[in-house]
Order: sequence, then C-alpha cells, then structure tokens
Amino acid sequence: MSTETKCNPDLVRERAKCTFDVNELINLFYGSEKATKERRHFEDAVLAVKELKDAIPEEYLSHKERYENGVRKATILRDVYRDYKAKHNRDPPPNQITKAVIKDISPFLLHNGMFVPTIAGQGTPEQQAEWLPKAESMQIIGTYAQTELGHGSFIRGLETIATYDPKTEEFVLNNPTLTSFKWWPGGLGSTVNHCVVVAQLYINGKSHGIHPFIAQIRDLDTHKPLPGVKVGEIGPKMGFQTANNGFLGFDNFRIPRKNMLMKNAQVLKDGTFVKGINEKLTYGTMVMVRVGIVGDCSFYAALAATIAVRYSAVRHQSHIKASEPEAQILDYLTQQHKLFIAVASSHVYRNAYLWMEKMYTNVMKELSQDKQDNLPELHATACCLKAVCSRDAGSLVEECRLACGGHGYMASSNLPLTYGVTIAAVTYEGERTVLLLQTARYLMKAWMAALKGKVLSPSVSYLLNSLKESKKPWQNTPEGIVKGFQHVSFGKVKAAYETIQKYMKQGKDYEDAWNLASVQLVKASEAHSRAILCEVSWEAVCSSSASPNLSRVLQQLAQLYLTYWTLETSGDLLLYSNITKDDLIILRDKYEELLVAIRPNAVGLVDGFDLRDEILNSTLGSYDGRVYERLMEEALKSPLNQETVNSSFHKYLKPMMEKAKL
Ligand SMILES: CCCCC/C=C\C/C=C\C/C=C\C/C=C\C/C=C/C(=O)SCCNC(=O)CCNC(=O)[C@H](O)C(C)(C)COP(=O)(O)OP(=O)(O)OC[C@H]1O[C@@H](n2cnc3c(N)ncnc32)[C@H](O)[C@@H]1OP(=O)(O)O
Ligand SMILES: Cc1cc2nc3c(=O)[nH]c(=O)nc-3n(C[C@H](O)[C@H](O)[C@H](O)COP(=O)(O)OP(=O)(O)OC[C@H]3O[C@@H](n4cnc5c(N)ncnc54)[C@H](O)[C@@H]3O)c2cc1C
Repeated sequence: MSTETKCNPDLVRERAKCTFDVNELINLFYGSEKATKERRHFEDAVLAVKELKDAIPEEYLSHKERYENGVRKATILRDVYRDYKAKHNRDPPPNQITKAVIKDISPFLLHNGMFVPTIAGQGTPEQQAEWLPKAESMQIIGTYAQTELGHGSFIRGLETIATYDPKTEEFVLNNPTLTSFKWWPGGLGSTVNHCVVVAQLYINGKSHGIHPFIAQIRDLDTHKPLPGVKVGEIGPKMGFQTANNGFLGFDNFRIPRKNMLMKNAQVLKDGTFVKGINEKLTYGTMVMVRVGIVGDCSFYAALAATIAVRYSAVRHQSHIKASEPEAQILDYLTQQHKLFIAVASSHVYRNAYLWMEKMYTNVMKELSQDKQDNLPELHATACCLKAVCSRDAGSLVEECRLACGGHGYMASSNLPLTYGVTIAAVTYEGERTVLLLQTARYLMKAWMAALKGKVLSPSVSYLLNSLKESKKPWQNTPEGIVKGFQHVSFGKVKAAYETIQKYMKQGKDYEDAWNLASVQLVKASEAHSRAILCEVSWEAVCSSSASPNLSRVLQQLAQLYLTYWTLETSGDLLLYSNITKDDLIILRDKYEELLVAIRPNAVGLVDGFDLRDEILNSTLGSYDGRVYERLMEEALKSPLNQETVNSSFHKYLKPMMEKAKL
C-alpha cells in the first residue's frame, strides 16, 4: 500500500479516526495473519512482472486486441502460478490478483474454473490420470461447453447428440440444428483446444439423458479446428469481453469411448449403459461453481464499496450547514445509506460462502462414501444463495457507481465494468428465477415433511420451529430479527403451498398449479435465502475471535444488514411476523443510528478488504485518494488527446462549417 504521507488529507483524517485495528480486520477477513502475508507475497510477485502492466487502458483497444492482450497476460500469469508452486510446493493462496492483470475476465477462467474441476469431479481415476496432468500443466486448454443457442436453463433439453458406435467403440458427436450449437462457453472462441461437451447420449436409438464428454476440437500444433468441428467467437457483450465466449457445432465428429466422463454413468464396450447412483451428480461442477459465486459476490461488493467509500471521503459537495465548508459527501446520511450496506453485504456473503463451502466439502465427503442424503439440501441452498447474492451484489455495485455521481460513469472508475461482470452472475451458472424455483421444489417438500411432523434438514428446520412459535411476540434484537425473517419464509412457503393446493382443488394438475403459484414460490425462496444469510452472518459475527474493538464494529455491520433488510421488507414482516408499526419505527431509528456509528470507521472498514490499487484499477478508489489527478492523468491517455487536431476536423467538420456559410 502507498504511504500515508502522499495521501489526500481527508483520507489521512479518516484513517486516524478508525476505532479498530485494520490489520486485525484484514487477517480475520482472509483467515489469518499467515494467509494475509502469503497472499500479499504472491500479489507482489505478480505485480513485479513488468510485462503484465498495460501501456494504455484496455478500453482503447479493439475487441481483437483486447482478447490478444488478455491471452498474453493470462499465459504470463500462469507462469507465475507455476513458479510459485514449484518453489513452495503448493498452490498460491486464494487471491484476486487476476483482476489487477486481466481487469475483465481471463480467457482461462473456464479452463481453471470448470474444465479441470469437471475432469476431477466426473472422471474415473483412469480418466483423471490421463487428462488432469495435461490440463493442470496447460498442455491442453479446455472449457465447459453445455449451453446451446436454444437451451441454457433446461439442460435435459440440450440437442447436441453423442451416438455410441459399438463397432468402432466411439461416440459420434453431432449438432443437427442451429439451436443445438453450443453458445457461450468461455475460452471456446479462439483459446481452447479441448472441451467438456454436455450431450444427449444415444445407444441403439435409445436416449440415456445428458452426459459429459471430452472432445479435442483444435489441432494442438496449428490450433486449426479439427475436421467436423465448427467453432468461433460470439462477439461483444456487456462485460466478459476477454472471456472469449464461443460457439461450437459438430458434424459426425468421432471421439473414443473412453472420452465419456464415467465416474457416474458408464457405457461399456458393447454399448451396455450402466446408470450412475444418481443422475444429478452429472450436474456436480455447477453446484461447486454456484458456491464459489457467493464468494465472488463478496469480492465484487468489497471492490465497489472500497472505490465509492474512499471517493466519498475525498469528494466535497454542497453544505450541510451554510456556515461550514463544503461537506465530504460521505457525511450525508443518504450517501451512508447507499454505501454501508455494500460494506456490510460483502461480510455477509463472505460468511455465507465459508458456511456453504463447509456444507459442500461435507457432502462431497459423504458422496465419496455413496451417501447422498444431504445432496438435495446442498443443491437447494447453493441455488438460492447464488441467485440472491448475485442479484443483490449487482444492485450494490450499481448503487456504488451511482453514488459516485458523474465520475462513476467513467470507465476509469472501474465501476461500469465491475457492474457488467457482477451482474453476469445472475444469469450464468443457472438463471436466477430458474434456480430459485429449484430451491422452491425443496422447500415444498420440506413443508410437506414438516406437516407430517418429520425431522427436517438443518437449513430448513426453522420451518418446524416457526410452526410452533408463530404466537410469540416480536423481539427487536438481532436474534429476534433473524427469527422474524424465518417467520416470513415460513409464511411464504406455507402460502405458496396453499396456493398450489387451491389450484389443484380447482382441478388443475400439479404442474399448472405450480406455474400459477410460481411468483409466490420464487418469493418464498428469496425469503428463505434472506433468513439463511441473516442467521449465518449473525452467528459468524457472534462467534468470531475478534478483539472487542473490532467485534463492536463487525456487530454494527451485521446489525446494519439485518435492519436494512427489515426495513426493505417491512410489508412482508407485517404480514408474516408479529412485528408492529412501533417496532418498525424503533428499527428505522436504530438503522439511522447505525449509519452514524459506522461513519467514522467507513474508510477503515474498506481498507480492511485489503484490495490493492492495482486490483481496484480505479481513478476514484485508490488508497491515496488522488482522485482528480488520476481522472486527468487517465483522460490524457485517450488517443484523441495524442494529437492537437483530429483528422475528422478537416474531413467533416470544416466542410460542414464551410457549407453552412453558403
Ligand atoms: C467449494 C469450493 C468452491 C470453489 C469455487 C471455484 C470456482 C468458482 C468461481 C468462479 C467460477 C468459474 C466460472 C464462472 C464464470 C462463468 C462461467 C459460466 C458457466 C456456465 O454458465 S455453465 C452452464 C450453467 N448452466 C446451468 O446452470 C443450467 C441451469 N439448469 C440446471 O441446472 C438444470 O436444468 C435444472 C434447472 C437444475 C433442472 O434440471 P432437471 O434435470 O430438469 O431437473 P428437475 O426435473 O427440475 O429436477 C429433478 C431433481 O433433480 C434435482 N437436482 C437438479 N439439479 C441438481 C443438482 N445439481 N444436484 C442435485 N440435485 C439436483 C432437483 O432438485 C430435483 O429433485 P427432486 O427431488 O425435487 O425431484
Ligand atoms: C457471461 C456468461 C458466461 C457464460 N459462460 C458459460 C459457459 O462457460 N459455459 C456454458 O455452458 N454456458 C455459459 N453461459 C450460459 C449460461 O449458463 C446460461 O445463459 C444460463 O444458464 C441461462 O440460460 P438461458 O440463457 O437459456 O436463459 P433462459 O432459460 O432462456 O432464460 C430466459 C428467461 O426465461 C425464464 N425461464 C426459463 N426457464 C424457466 C422456467 N422453468 N421457469 C420459469 N422461468 C423460466 C428465465 O427466468 C429468464 O427470465 C454463460 C452465460 C453468460 C451470460
């Protein structure tokens, strides 16, 4: 980090006000002092590589140049990772330094994030032994090719076909229609030479559902598409410009039998199909990534909050009191209302991610012992938390951008790109509504079990408690608010269930009744997620090992989250809990008190995310607060400022002006 001496004086004053030890917060957030040291050490190693620095901002490059620069940097970054591993005999610590290097999304994201994990998770030991060493060492580069032009959400409807030919012991891959073309996979456009292709398996004319296959699609020497492969890039998007998303179609393209990932289902040499213990295990990589996305949401909320809070401490505009100098915009309560929820939410998502990661690890361990009982709970929880955290994080990033006024609209603030990247997570890895409806299926089953007095899984056991406690008075405490959200979820789950029953009594079948109740079902899932986020984050704060000074501030943040959402969803609480109008007035006042209490620590709290200037990549958010200098320095990098008079003056403007004189 930069030294205090060069800092903007407002930021120096803000840091002096902080009531807790920022380093303690950093170490707590990232796990330990050792983890912080190792992460910083690795980040230093990456940033020391001169070739990773960009000569001009990416926005001035063409689509093609941006991609090529992305690949160039991704390969150098990969070397740094490899060298670290060779030297330390372990992977680099979790870090976000790719953001400092690639800025947008790495063309290798899908290789590391889904191709390698799918081989590891869906391959037999022999298949892992064949492909993992090559993939991990980047001798081959791959992606996860599932979505098609015609189908993304409903994956049982995928149209790519893998027909088994027992004579040659091969699968024949085909994309018979335009809508069957793979569309979206990251890196597919021009980067990868392999992919996991999810396709409908046919044996002797019989369909056996969708399965993952490994296909080499480009020649390893020439990188040309192999015969029978049509592949390309899908073009510019809202963000993800360097992710190199692509399309792919096969025409009678043959792959050996051993290329079907067979940890779950298998196809024997003679074409016998052997079912796996649970066909949904084929969807395993998606579950893992959904858990990871909750962690990503914490990062994006932290990044946007750091930029906007620091900028708001530096920016002065208007007066609170006419007799006083222009106020820091951070002193306006409305600004605190916009920003502090992003700071608080980043902590909430982080705790939810750590909680989900534990659940994921436990279930994976159980699955390795053929125990599947907790898989439905993992799937349902990962679906709804991914859906709710990504949508909320997108909104928070946008709110932070808007809170920076005009300068937030500048690409150099890094808030527009951050919004484009964050909001993509609402769609990828399962569209929000679709995932919330998956959770709703689980909630309906849980509700039916609750009605029968059965024991419920931990994440939904509150449904039983709420059933018993519905008469208890509201309590204006964090624990009381957590219970309140559980009552809302309980009420919405019950209402959605009863709506389905109502339609069925009117003669509708279950599917139609489900569709007619689906707005309620989605809202029940959202309420369930909010109840989990509130409970998990409050428990994490209460059981944390933080010092009293830090603990006080973390509790304030967690309470801010609880109170913010109480006020945002007061209608639901009035409908489904015993909260009163007077309680809401008390909580409104409490919320405003919390904003005021957090205000002196705002800069310390975002410093506690420990995001380097290179990761923030923002004129508005850097540690030293040289906002105006940086805005001007970046503007001067515009190619239009490299010449005094642009040729368009002579070509178009001057002739127009002359014509106008006639
Ligand atoms: C813990 C460590 C974390 C480390 C993290 C590391 C990395 C992550 C970080 C960064 C990420 C890297 C990359 C991300 C960036 C961009 C890449 C984007 C990639 C993609 O988008 S890939 C494509 C993703 N596509 C989807 O998500 C499709 C969504 N659709 C579906 O998943 C399914 O179609 C569906 C909606 C679930 C429905 O499936 P279907 O077969 O029709 O089932 P149903 O009939 O509706 O239900 C049947 C039954 O099955 C249960 N079920 C469904 N899915 C699962 C599952 N995954 N696991 C377990 N059970 C499942 C369902 O609940 C039903 O059960 P019932 O008992 O009710 O019958
Ligand atoms: C940036 C980005 C990167 C991606 N990367 C990859 C990748 O690497 N590999 C890959 O395979 N895919 C990738 N995808 C594709 C992504 O997984 C899909 O776009 C996503 O799963 C949503 O599917 P869809 O596009 O078919 O949306 P649709 O399902 O067509 O959604 C459109 C609308 O229909 C609604 N809808 C659909 N089904 C239902 C239902 N059953 N009930 C109620 N409403 C419904 C949705 O709620 C939504 O409002 C990526 C997408 C993006 C945006």
